[in-house]
Amino acid sequence: GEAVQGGGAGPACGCKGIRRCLLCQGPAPCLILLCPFLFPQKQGNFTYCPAAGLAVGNECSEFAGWAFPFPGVFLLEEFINPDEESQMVQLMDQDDWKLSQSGRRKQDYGPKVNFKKKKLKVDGFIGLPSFSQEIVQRMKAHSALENFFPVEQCNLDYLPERGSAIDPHFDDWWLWGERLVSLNLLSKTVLSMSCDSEDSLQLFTHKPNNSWDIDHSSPPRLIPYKEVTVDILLPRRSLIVLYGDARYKWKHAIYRKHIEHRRICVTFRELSAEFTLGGKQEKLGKELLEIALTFQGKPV
Ligand SMILES: O=C(O)CCC(=O)C(=O)O
Ligand SMILES: [Fe+2]
Repeated sequence: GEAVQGGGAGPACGCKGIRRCLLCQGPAPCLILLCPFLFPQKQGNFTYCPAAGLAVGNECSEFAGWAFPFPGVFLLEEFINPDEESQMVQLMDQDDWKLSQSGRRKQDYGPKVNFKKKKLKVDGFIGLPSFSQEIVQRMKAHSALENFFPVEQCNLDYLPERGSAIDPHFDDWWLWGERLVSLNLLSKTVLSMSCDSEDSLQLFTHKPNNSWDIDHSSPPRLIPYKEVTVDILLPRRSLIVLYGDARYKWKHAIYRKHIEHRRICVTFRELSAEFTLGGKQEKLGKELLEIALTFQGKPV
């Protein structure tokens, strides 16, 4: 998945460029902790409501009573049980974790990719790990994951002591297809969605005590996209699929403040159209899939 790591400020740190973790940055100056007015932590002002598919204005914010449709998220709670979770984590911990950016560690099962040069290498990749076979099979029972054939698995390990986080970003769309599927293990967290667009977003009023439905009869309110952050609450052992607008229009991030305990995210990615039926690189895509789905893998 990610670009090749290395460098960093010391042996225990995988950061480079502008990325920072608590190891290379040191503790935050008290001023920042004591002065939220001078240094506001970007606070989500909307929360995603899975039942309604809406982003709903937080009660404590100026957007209370307002909502807007937030398509492209599919969330399943208790996708795996506690025994399966501890077994998976135990197996992951038998392999090495590599230091990555922003205080994360990672294990990657997939082709080596240079996203800037749009080049990939198949050698070294021997498949997704065997413990994922059953999980991937289970995904297919849901219509949102029909014909989902993952060709990459990336495990990311977040710890509060390291200040682990991931900055707002889009996942690559040259190699990776529409659906990003992630399992959230060991602790709950928040996936923070933001959008840099200069456009305006239409908010609608909604009636929380009645139904979650938006009320199209009263006039909408327009606000800049840039002022909006949508929090998607991810329970422990839940599975989330990002597609459509949530994949291509909104960036996703995990902020440091939302890592309260050790957390592991397991992301599965499928191939883009270029690497599937009728695409320019269909042959290479087929080769990758055949390797991935042997489920005999070790981290690359
Ligand atoms: O940790 C997460 O939930 C997000 C990970 C992610 O966005 C990525 O690996 O691209
Ligand atoms: Fe991502």
